[in-house]
Amino acid sequence: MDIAEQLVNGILDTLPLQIAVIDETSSIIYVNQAWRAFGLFYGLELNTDWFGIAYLDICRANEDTNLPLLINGIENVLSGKSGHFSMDYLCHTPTKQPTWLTLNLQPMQTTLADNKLFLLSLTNITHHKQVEDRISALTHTDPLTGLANRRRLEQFMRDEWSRAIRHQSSLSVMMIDADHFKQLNDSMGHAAGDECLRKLAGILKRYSNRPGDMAARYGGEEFVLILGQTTQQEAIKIAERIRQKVMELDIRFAGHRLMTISIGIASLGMHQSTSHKEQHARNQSLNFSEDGDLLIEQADKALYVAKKQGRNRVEVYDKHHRLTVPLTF
Ligand SMILES: Nc1nc2c(ncn2[C@@H]2O[C@H](COP(=O)(O)OP(=O)(O)OP(=O)(O)O)[C@@H](O)[C@H]2O)c(=O)[nH]1
Repeated sequence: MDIAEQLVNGILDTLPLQIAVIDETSSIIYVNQAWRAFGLFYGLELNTDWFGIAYLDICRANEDTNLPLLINGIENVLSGKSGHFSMDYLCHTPTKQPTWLTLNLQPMQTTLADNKLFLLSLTNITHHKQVEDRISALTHTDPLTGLANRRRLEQFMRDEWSRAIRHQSSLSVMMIDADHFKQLNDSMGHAAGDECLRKLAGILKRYSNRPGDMAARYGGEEFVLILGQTTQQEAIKIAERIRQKVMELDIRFAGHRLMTISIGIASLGMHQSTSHKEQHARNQSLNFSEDGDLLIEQADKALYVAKKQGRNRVEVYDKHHRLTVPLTF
């Protein structure tokens, strides 16, 4: 080995990047030290003979990499259909925390062999993904209460709405607003007001545990609870329990007034007289479209009614309210 060769080998083995060179049949003809080291996590020896092993076979044998997108991407580069392939994927080694890798594959500029050669590299991007996840969590979380913020809620609502339509399942939305909160702030101070909002959020969190549920801060002292696969009747029971729990906090302000909440409910598939299927057919024919915001608007109207009718109560959006209460927005 001459000095230049030793130097190149030294560089390749020092790089933290996992590097392999493969031919047109995906057979491995070279791996660097980082590649060998990663093999350790799969129980492979450092001196495993990688030469001649087909990389595509490795990919197909592992459920993390047996992905049509990844396999096709590699095949397209090897067959010359595309000049480059790159993809991020999550890798679960048996002994290590889940690791995010970026796979890069491209033809090499070399005259070393008769065969075409390809440079394959795997870069560990777990740290970047974790930072991305943290940023994403921050942009979707209300800092005061830790609940989802309005942006996250709207996204979730659209998903749950279309899921409910697709599966013909029920879906309920609650709009929750603290009563006389201005007065509470004025008498207890803004910091104490914040603490009350956190306590209220804590209660809402306890009632939104299932995957189709979400508690969110809609703004100010207003919260929304989305309850997947929950009928109007079930939602009313839950709302009543939440209302009771808030009273049990026994937060008093302005001398004697108990902190309470008002709740408006709107549900998809709300009429008991018709079958589930009929309800959904009607919901769709009413041109509710894909817009789950409608349910939030209806819950808000029901909340308005609850406020009008004296607060500390649960009201449901239905025809009755539309007929009897003049709503002005
Ligand atoms: N402490 C605190 N107060 C807030 C926050 N966001 C909004 N508020 C207060 O909540 C109060 C809401 O007042 P209003 O909209 O008049 O409603 P209300 O006094 O609760 O009256 P009703 O809803 O009709 O029962 C305002 O005084 C806001 O300043 C917050 O993050 N922290």
